[in-house]
Amino acid sequence: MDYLEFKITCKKEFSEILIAELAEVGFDSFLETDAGVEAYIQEELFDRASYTEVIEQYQELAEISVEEGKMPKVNWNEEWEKHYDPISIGNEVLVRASFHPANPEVKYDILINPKMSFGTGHHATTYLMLRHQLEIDHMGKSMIDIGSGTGILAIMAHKLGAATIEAFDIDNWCVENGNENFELNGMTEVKMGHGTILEVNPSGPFDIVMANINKNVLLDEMEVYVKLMKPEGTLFLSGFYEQDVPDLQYRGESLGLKLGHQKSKDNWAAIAFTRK
Ligand SMILES: C[S@@+](CC[C@H](N)C(=O)[O-])C[C@H]1O[C@@H](n2cnc3c(N)ncnc32)[C@H](O)[C@@H]1O
Repeated sequence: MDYLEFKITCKKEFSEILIAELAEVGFDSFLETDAGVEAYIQEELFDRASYTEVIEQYQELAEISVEEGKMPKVNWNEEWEKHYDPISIGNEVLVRASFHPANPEVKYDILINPKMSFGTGHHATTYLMLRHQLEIDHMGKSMIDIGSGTGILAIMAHKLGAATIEAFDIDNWCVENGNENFELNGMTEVKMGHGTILEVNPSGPFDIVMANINKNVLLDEMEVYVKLMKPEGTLFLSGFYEQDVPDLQYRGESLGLKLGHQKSKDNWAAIAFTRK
């Protein structure tokens, strides 16, 4: 699968919003750089009209300039050694690549070799979902990670003692990378699936349902997620801004859910739902 690469130079404060807008039009991998954002999209998913609409909307305000290219064959480890620092979540979690040294003091050591996949803990939404996970009991529970990216949330569930874990993503790169990351973290019994929730058709029900995708996909698919929740289960959602929480809350309530704990970082939100 070939990827197109867009090296976007912009004012620093616009990086996050451009990532969110480009994710809505099919871009699936991003690297925040000192100059702005590097954004990647599968060649066959690229729609120039919707991409141009996003760029034009922010061009003047964000002082955008773009250098387009095709994804060269790169050594991802080398790339990530340049750009990817380990991330700590409190004193408990360290998310690192295998080329970073381990810290024996840390309770949960998560190994992620991210390649092209989203989910290293650097993005606020991943960070917030991990924070939610640290606050709930996973021991012996069942968990599903919808739109797994690197597989980081499924790996966190495994480290926290979840007994059964399902994970899947629509992107082949993520599936390949997620399975590598599962092996790195000793999760040999879990294989990442490929497709949307309707294609994968997980059987469930699950104690913990997690989806960090984007507002539109979540609104479309939430009804299916709710069917996968055990009566006492919890649904965690992220991939949207704080100002979008009321829309998700409204949809959740129409499906018999009540909004629970909410976390925010850099204007992004991650929310928890239980049944009313
Ligand atoms: C924001 S990333 C989250 C990755 C990871 N779960 C995390 O928390 O860091 C969203 C992921 O969802 C995948 N995705 C997008 N739409 C999807 C859909 N309808 N079903 C499943 N996965 C989807 C993307 O390929 C991407 O890997």
